[in-house]
Amino acid sequence: MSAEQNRPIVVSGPSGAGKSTLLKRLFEQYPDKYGFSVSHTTRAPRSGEEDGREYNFTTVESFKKLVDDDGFIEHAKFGSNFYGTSVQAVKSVAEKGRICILDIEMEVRSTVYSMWYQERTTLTRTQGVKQVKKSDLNARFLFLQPPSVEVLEKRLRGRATDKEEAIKERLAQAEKEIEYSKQPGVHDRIIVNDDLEKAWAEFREFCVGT
Ligand SMILES: Nc1ncnc2c1ncn2[C@@H]1O[C@H](COP(=O)(O)OP(=O)(O)OP(=O)(O)O)[C@@H](O)[C@H]1O
Repeated sequence: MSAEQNRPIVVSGPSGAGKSTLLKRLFEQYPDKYGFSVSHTTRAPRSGEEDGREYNFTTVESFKKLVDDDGFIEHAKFGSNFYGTSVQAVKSVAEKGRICILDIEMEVRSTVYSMWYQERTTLTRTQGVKQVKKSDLNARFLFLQPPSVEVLEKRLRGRATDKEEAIKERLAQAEKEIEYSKQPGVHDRIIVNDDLEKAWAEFREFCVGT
């Protein structure tokens, strides 16, 4: 398959919408068909990590240059290190014969910096989708929507991975994201994740095409 046929798929949606759940199934059922891009980082490699495998390890100077050259789809700073997804890294996945899945979602990693990250998250997420659209990646866009903010809240609580403050932030963020998704032309498909099996059937159909 040529790179043109392996069009990347951008999966976005609020935290708790079910992206990981559906992507896990996709990767389990089609282990050789999909892939994630290798991110850039300015942090030092840890023992056993290989450049180009876990991360593309880079210097702050090169990282900043790539930012200036519009080479990143999204990037952020966590602690003192920069991280980013480059357009080239996404292309490399297609060149290796796989469809790159872009989960354009940033984890809120710290409650201490939550306000900052929340702002950062909003910025990078919106920019992320726009950056992909602006690039020559020819991606397809899928938005995973929770049935309602109330159901989302129940699921986030049921998942029991987030602190109260983080849940509140995620819900506020979710409302903004759902609003943004309503703009015409932003997404090729919106899937409401109400019944998981129904959502999976639609998700699979969008990704695999059958
Ligand atoms: N259709 C569904 N019905 C009920 N529960 C669901 C459904 N889909 C997902 N869940 C549950 O909702 C929770 C959130 O799902 P998941 O972790 O996949 O969301 P996410 O979008 O990947 O979130 P994040 O962006 O924070 O990683 C999980 O506990 C998951 O098992």
